[in-house]
Amino acid sequence: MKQSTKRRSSPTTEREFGGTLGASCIPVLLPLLVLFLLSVSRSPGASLLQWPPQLPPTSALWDPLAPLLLLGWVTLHAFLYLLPLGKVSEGLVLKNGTRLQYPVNGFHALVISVGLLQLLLWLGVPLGSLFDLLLPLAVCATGLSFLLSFYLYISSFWAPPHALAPGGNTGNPLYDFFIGRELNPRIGNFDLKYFCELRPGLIGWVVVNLGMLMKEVELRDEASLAMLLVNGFQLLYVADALWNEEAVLTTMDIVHDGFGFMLAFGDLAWVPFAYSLQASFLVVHPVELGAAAASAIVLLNGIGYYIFRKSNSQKNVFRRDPKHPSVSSLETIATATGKRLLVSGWWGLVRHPNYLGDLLMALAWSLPCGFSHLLPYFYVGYFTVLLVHREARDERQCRAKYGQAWDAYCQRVPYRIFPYLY
Ligand SMILES: NC(=O)C1=CN([C@@H]2O[C@H](COP(=O)(O)OP(=O)(O)OC[C@H]3O[C@@H](n4cnc5c(N)ncnc54)[C@H](OP(=O)(O)O)[C@@H]3O)[C@@H](O)[C@H]2O)C=CC1
Ligand SMILES: CC(C)=CCC[C@@H](C)[C@H]1CC=C2C3=C(CC[C@@]21C)[C@@]1(C)CC[C@H](O)C(C)(C)[C@@H]1CC3
Repeated sequence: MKQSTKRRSSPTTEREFGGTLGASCIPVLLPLLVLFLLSVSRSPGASLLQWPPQLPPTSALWDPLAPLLLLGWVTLHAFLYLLPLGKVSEGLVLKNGTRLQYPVNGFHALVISVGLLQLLLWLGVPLGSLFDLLLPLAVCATGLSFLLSFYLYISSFWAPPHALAPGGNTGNPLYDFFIGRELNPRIGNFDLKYFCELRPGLIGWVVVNLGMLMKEVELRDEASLAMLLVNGFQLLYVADALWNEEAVLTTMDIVHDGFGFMLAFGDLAWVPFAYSLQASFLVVHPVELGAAAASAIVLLNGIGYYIFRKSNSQKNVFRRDPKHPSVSSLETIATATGKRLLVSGWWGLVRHPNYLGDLLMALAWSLPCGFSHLLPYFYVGYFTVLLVHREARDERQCRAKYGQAWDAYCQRVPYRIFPYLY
């Protein structure tokens, strides 16, 4: 935040994600990792540790149907985004004192998408074929992320200085391309970052999962309990995100981060194809789940979801209206900015109770796949690294914003994510 007034005249020097080296390697390595994980998930051994690694033949990477499906899907969601459904909400105040407006109709888009999928199933469209198209679709989604990121990088040079992101303007083209120069790039009123964060990729993840479930039905005549649990848990997570769509307007990604390759690839390729690994694993590696194990997993997901939702909602309500009856009795500490920090309730348990809930859910999504392979636990490992890193970034930003008040909060609530552990 400190650098925000110096944007173009004096480039920032603070670099994240391994600086220029990270920004040069990650755009090559992450797409390869997605292809690697997808092909391991469908190989009989499903071994992450096999050497040499399991790589897909190039013929498996392309299908002319894939770009058509992908473009059709993104166009459908752009159309749904523009429909005058739901309310319009304002984002936080920008550097120039204005607020942007955002359509809050993501849940409508999910419901319409689910309706369309039901129609396709009723028409006899073999949704299970998505299993065979996963690699070509992931390749096309990666291509689309690169195209979008080039557009974002070039168009950002026409953006006014106040529209640039704090961290993505170092003057180093590789790094800025990766992190993203512009904060809220738009074409007219169409907000590209907000659209990509919640629509084609997130809802696409649900569609990929459903495709895996249908493939399982094709192969074994019925969906397994493990597959139903993975589909149900992840559908709940996506539906929750879209039901609470407005809350995304106050997240780090929308408020602080630029829109560059990292988020574009994360939203369009990483989420739908890496987050659906458990479902694609189960197609080839069926797991028999007993009622007791299934109940314990449902309970774990329920506890994780409860902590995730309650803590996120508590903070959102508090930030929007500190006098709201559900939060007005909570203990807080004042900061020099005029904003207060919660020190009781969920935010008095650990400094990121919402991450704790999210991680418990992540574990519940992997457990239905059993303990025979590491691959279904990839998401838990990746997500722990992502959230620990995110927590550290947020901590830096909060310390810069709130100074001593933040230190007092840290003394009062010493654990970051896991009570008594971390
Ligand atoms: N599935 C996925 O891949 C991912 C999921 N997520 C999830 O997204 C959700 C949002 O996470 P994220 O955007 O990282 O950050 P948070 O929702 O945790 O927001 C952090 C901000 O909350 C405010 N805050 C921190 N402590 C307090 C307090 N004690 N009292 C009041 N306000 C406080 C600060 O902002 P300020 O004071 O300025 O309001 C801080 O910058 C989480 O549930 C996370 O798990 C995140 C990343 C990836
Ligand atoms: C490895 C790589 C390319 C990382 C990029 C990170 C992105 C995948 C994530 C950054 C923040 C995200 C959020 C969600 C999805 C993953 C990304 C884009 C989110 C939309 C998931 C649903 C949640 O309820 C959420 C809305 C809080 C969340 C917001 C952040």
